[in-house]
Amino acid sequence: MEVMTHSSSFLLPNPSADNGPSLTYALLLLNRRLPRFTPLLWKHAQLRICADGGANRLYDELPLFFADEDALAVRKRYKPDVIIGDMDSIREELLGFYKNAGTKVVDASHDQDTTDLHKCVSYIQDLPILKNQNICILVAGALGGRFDHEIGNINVLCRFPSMRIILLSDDCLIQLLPCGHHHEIHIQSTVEGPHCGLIPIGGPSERSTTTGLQWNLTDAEMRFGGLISTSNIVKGDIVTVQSDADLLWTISLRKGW
Ligand SMILES: Nc1ncnc2c1ncn2[C@@H]1O[C@H](COP(=O)(O)OP(=O)(O)OP(=O)(O)O)[C@@H](O)[C@H]1O
Ligand SMILES: Cc1ncc(C[n+]2csc(CCO)c2C)c(N)n1
Repeated sequence: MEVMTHSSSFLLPNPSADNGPSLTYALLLLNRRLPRFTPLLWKHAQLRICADGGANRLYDELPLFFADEDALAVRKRYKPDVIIGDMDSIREELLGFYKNAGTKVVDASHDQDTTDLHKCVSYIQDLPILKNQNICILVAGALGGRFDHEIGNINVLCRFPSMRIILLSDDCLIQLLPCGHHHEIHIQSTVEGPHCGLIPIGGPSERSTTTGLQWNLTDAEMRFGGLISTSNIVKGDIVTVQSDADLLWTISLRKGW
């Protein structure tokens, strides 16, 4: 079975120093408080997109990371490549501000059946320039607040199982481990852990096997309404996961780095 490796090296000052897969990062900003490491993710990303009201967050909150700088200068430096959504949350004047700064705006207000995050991921998936790149989408501000939004964001992981998408908040990250691979997760212990979980989100798993955890699974059955792994603890530098079903992997992010 093919090995798929994962690493949160995008949370390090120099992700390429890690021996993980060579990835091109896209950063998506949602309409939630920006995580404290947003400027770092911005630096690592080749493509930066705001999902609708995510542009309000960028405009209002990014200057707060650079308190001793002029807010307008910061806003001009941190302009998104694209704003996508149904445009019911972005403030009118910000649409003008970012359009003037050269940001592309994709108004998808005709689609009231998919979320703004879904629209952003579809857009990235269809970009011809990224077709042969190993893309990893970092989604900032994906958790906390409205539960329908949170679960909608997790549902996007399940709707695009072949894409690398990582949901991030200040406290944790969540990604999908698609079945059909042997997963090797390289733990960046300076920034993440030790608490972690494995959740069979789309349907039951008849067999899941892990190494590198305090409570490992050996051909274990997991299902919602039965066993799921929460409050587990990372023990090694590498966690391996094999399962006959898609699983969510979540790990806590450390404070104070
Ligand atoms: N409280 C929240 N928790 C988690 N994610 C959120 C929250 N609020 C917004 N988002 C994310 O940010 C995206 C943009 O949000 P925005 O407020 O601009 O639009 P919305 O009209 O509320 O959402 P949508 O149009 O997607 O239903 C949403 O698609 C969602 O992914
Ligand atoms: C069963 C069902 N429930 C809710 C919505 C509404 N909806 C879903 S995503 C979205 C946001 C568009 O940006 C809206 C309004 C729907 N269409 N179908």
